[in-house]
Amino acid sequence: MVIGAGPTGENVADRTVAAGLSTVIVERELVGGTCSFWACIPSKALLRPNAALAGAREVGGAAEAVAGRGLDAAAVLARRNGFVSDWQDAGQVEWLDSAGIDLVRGHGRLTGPRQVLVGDRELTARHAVAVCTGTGPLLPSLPGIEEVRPWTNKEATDAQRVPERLAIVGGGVVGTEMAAAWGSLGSRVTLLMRGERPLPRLEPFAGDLVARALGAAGVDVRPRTSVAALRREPSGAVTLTLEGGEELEADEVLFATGRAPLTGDIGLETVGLEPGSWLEVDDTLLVKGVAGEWLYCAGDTNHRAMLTHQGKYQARVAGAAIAARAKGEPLDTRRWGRHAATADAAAVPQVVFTHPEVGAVGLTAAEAQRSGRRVRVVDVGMNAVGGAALYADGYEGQARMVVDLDRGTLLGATFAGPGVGELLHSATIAVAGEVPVDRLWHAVPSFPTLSEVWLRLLEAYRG
Ligand SMILES: Cc1cc2nc3c(=O)[nH]c(=O)nc-3n(C[C@H](O)[C@H](O)[C@H](O)COP(=O)(O)OP(=O)(O)OC[C@H]3O[C@@H](n4cnc5c(N)ncnc54)[C@H](O)[C@@H]3O)c2cc1C
Ligand SMILES: NC(=O)c1ccc[n+]([C@@H]2O[C@H](COP(=O)([O-])OP(=O)(O)OC[C@H]3O[C@@H](n4cnc5c(N)ncnc54)[C@H](O)[C@@H]3O)[C@@H](O)[C@H]2O)c1
Repeated sequence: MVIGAGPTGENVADRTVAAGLSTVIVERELVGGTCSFWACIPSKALLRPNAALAGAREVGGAAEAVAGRGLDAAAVLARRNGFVSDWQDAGQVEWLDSAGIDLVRGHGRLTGPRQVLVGDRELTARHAVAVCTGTGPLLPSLPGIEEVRPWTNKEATDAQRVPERLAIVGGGVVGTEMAAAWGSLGSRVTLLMRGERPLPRLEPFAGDLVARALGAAGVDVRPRTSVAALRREPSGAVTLTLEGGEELEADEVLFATGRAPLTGDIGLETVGLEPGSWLEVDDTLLVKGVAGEWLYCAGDTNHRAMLTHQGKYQARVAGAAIAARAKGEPLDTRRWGRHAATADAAAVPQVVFTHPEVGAVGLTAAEAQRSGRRVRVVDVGMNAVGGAALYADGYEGQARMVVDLDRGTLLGATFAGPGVGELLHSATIAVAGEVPVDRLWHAVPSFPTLSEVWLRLLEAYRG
């Protein structure tokens, strides 16, 4: 039994059904989850048109053809509406049917071991329950925040109108991507962040490059800025009082200040767990502290790596583990084994879909150094790559690899620049495959692609 039909829950169900177990999925809102309707898909649909247009502006010949033209905001919003099927989940329900997964609509709540209550239906799982309930927005407790009814990821991805002025609080991935998206659609965006730069979890050069590009595109990027209070004016505008006293007026304010697990009302107390907590799991995705090997948690709710592809990876591992335990088969829980989500700790990839993009996998230089390993950090400018000049006039970007000197393998890599998102998987393979740097020399990138940045990195490493 799976609670929550986001991408993670859908994939747990898909794997257990494929293994021959009967599976029920419980969903209280839309099948497809936050990702499909109020996160990844609509946000990427809002961002892609700008990347396409900005890409054309950077190539002589194409630039002249689009000179002086901006995006057609109404068309972008309409295309976004199409990607979310106007917030209808019939297509996803059809997929559940075709896969042989039973759907129960409603709010699922544990009532004891293997017991889930949905409305007045008490369901009993034969083998396992997987909690895949995802997260909701985490808002700071600031004076006036409720009264202003701020945008969260929901409004930032489903709004049908472009606000004239949009203030965004939080310089993480949501805040940064939404600044790029709504700025490109015509909002005057102010991006407020407490730290030095956006994207603080990534390599500093990535956040700096994106901040410069946002600034050049007209976004007012304000580092080291915190909000102290908010109020909604009779005119409908929102006034933000910043720490230090300055006031900032906007038509809407988006809080992109992180996520909280949706575990407050799922009956965790009935199985000895703390309501509202992130669920700690082992590498087979079994929840720690619950006896009997029946409660699993995959996706955002276990806080291992809050990304759709990583939730789906965990789902594949959890589904295989559930099926193996149900059949009494042995599990392969060794590092990189079939029943161990090893990549969660070693090789989590992420693409930030701003223009320029950022692609990162594994450890940053700072994280690797903090881990106590002997590492070498290698940096090259993307402009050292012939293909970059062909890709965009005046191409700006940077790449970094972090090498484990004792093992001779990569711990992490980061690329920042237009079009680098599709380059990331090569690095993910190198990190997850623990490919020796000496062997990477024999993985020859095609000329003249952006991937030739690998050659420049390896040359810089060998000297
Ligand atoms: C604006 C934004 C953009 C993002 N962009 C990307 C991106 O480009 N790439 C990426 O990899 N990640 C992205 N993410 C992160 C991504 O959305 C999450 O990692 C992903 O949604 C997690 O999937 P999930 O299945 O664990 O949870 P969710 O997608 O949140 O799904 C959980 C489901 O459980 C349901 N549910 C909750 N409680 C119950 C209950 N008690 N009973 C029944 N059903 C319940 C919910 O209604 C929901 O449908 C983005 C996040 C945001 C906010
Ligand atoms: N392209 C992608 O892969 C993508 C896109 C969007 C979101 N996501 C994922 O979704 C998750 C949520 O993203 P997010 O950006 O909401 O969370 P986040 O935790 O990445 O960023 C939140 C930011 O808000 C800041 N913050 C917190 N409280 C604040 C306050 N009171 N005032 C000002 N700043 C404050 C934090 O310091 C942090 O930098 C992340 O795990 C992210 O990786 C992924």
